[in-house]
Amino acid sequence: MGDASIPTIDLSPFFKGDEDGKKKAMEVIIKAFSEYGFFQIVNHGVPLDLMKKAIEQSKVFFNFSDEEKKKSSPSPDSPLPAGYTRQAVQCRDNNEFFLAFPPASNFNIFPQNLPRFREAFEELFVQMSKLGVLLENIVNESLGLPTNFLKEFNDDRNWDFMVTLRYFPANPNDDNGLLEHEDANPVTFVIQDEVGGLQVRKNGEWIPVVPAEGTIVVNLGDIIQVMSNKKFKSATHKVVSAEGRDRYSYAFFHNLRGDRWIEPLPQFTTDIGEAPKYRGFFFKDYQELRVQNKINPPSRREDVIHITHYEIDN
Ligand SMILES: O=C(O)CCC(=O)C(=O)O
Ligand SMILES: [Fe+2]
Repeated sequence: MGDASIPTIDLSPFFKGDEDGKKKAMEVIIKAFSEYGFFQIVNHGVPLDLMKKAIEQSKVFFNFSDEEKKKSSPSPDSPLPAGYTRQAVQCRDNNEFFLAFPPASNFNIFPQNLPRFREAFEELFVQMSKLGVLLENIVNESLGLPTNFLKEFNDDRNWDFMVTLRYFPANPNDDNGLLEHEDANPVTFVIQDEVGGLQVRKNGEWIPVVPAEGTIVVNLGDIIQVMSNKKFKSATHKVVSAEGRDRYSYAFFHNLRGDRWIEPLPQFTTDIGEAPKYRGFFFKDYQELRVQNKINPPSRREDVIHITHYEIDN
């Protein structure tokens, strides 16, 4: 497979304190972060049984009637639509999803009659949240930032959220499950079922992320690309729907408080004599623009807001 696949990283050295193993893993991680922002992890500490149970429960939930699912519709004052959403007709993405913030959040709306779905979702959330802190620390170290710099900058876990999605089968005219995009938040994890369909752009080509039981996909988002002044890349990815089959997945977004000011760090600009490639912005303003993209998709693809909105032409 060589270049036509994304690397799989064994995280066990990070749990065992195996310095030599860590060093080797870091070399692969830094290369992946610098080139396209994507890889898979194994031995990550999230139990396989839990991953399987969460996918099973997601199937149970999405196979409920529309009427039943709509009982978990989001409240209008939720910052992101916590609960069940079917993509708007004008949106080209062929999926439905259920979103929740951390288990204690008042915004969460779980279905009343499905305690096992909630249980699996919340257990997985806790595990993914721990993994988010570990991966952020790995990003911190890979960028050569002072110890705990990102952890202190991003110290509020209440903004993290997780989504479970069902992608409908492709139809004869359209196999788009989720249009190509970059995530805004610092780090994302994806657990996909055996159907596959997730693809990442690497050197201008779409590379399928082949499902392998127990692996978790990791990708970087725009925040890290901006703060590192493009040293690390926000991964461009999409989901292609399968023929004749539904696809189920979970995506966990290790996120950031909305009131954080984002700009290229001095370590990657003034300290090394490089011009900043982005102007600064509040994270919440960028998130709001992205939500508007989803609710009222611009008719022209080029009008969709990406991180390029904040780019400085040097
Ligand atoms: O479902 C997947 O595999 C990916 C989901 C994703 O990229 C997203 O929700 O941002
Ligand atoms: Fe994504």
